[in-house]
Amino acid sequence: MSKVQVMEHPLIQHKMGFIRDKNTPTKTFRELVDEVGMLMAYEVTRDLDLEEVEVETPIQTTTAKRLSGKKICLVPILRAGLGMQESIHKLIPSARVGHIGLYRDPDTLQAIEYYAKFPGDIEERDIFVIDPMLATGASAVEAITAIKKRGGSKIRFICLIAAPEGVETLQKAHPDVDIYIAALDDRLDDHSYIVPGLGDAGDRLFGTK
Ligand SMILES: O=P(O)(O)OC[C@H]1O[C@H](OP(=O)(O)OP(=O)(O)O)[C@H](O)[C@@H]1O
Ligand SMILES: O=c1cc[nH]c(=O)[nH]1
Ligand SMILES: [Mg+2]
Repeated sequence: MSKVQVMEHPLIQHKMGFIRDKNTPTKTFRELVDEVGMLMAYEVTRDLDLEEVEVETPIQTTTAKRLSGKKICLVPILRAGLGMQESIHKLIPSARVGHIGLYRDPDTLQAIEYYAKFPGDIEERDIFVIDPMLATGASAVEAITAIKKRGGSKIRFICLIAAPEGVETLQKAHPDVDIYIAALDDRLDDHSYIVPGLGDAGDRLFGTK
């Protein structure tokens, strides 16, 4: 069964309070989601391999460490995943980026795919799937299934807020995918929104609604 890691770091938890607040304006919401994305990336990449390299400082030659050429692919789930992707990409600038567009049908709650584009060598890469919300889990399951169909296999899922129902569904469908979250919430409401949650992440990021 996959690992579920809730990030308890005080900076993340502090920012999550403002992200949840319905009075936080769109600009600030976007900045905070971006910042938490970066803080989460720090933790998600903790186990990346390093190799030793020789470096000449202005004083003498020394041994330093460098990421050992690990190939990474970020896959934000459109739209809301874009809100966390940029800051993670800043930390890992050599990563390639795939995109999958999904929307949740409000009646059936099924995830409907409307776009997909991945790097050709996705099967060689460590893949970070990014979406702020894991509610029923349908979107995450669909996105990861689409990636696996193209040969992707080493996959992690990063989100801000998860409902227990979504975690269970994702773990059942993809037991090999570790899940990193900033907060595990209580439940889903009658419309399958996360409670207490933050509302609709896409609408709050992009000022739609
Ligand atoms: O776990 P689920 O029940 O599938 O719900 C989660 C999905 O819902 C939201 O996307 P939405 O459909 O609102 O699309 P958007 O990002 O374009 O707003 C969110 O960003 C997830 O992708
Ligand atoms: O609470 C939720 C559930 C799905 N999508 C969102 O943006 N928020
Ligand atoms: Mg939305």
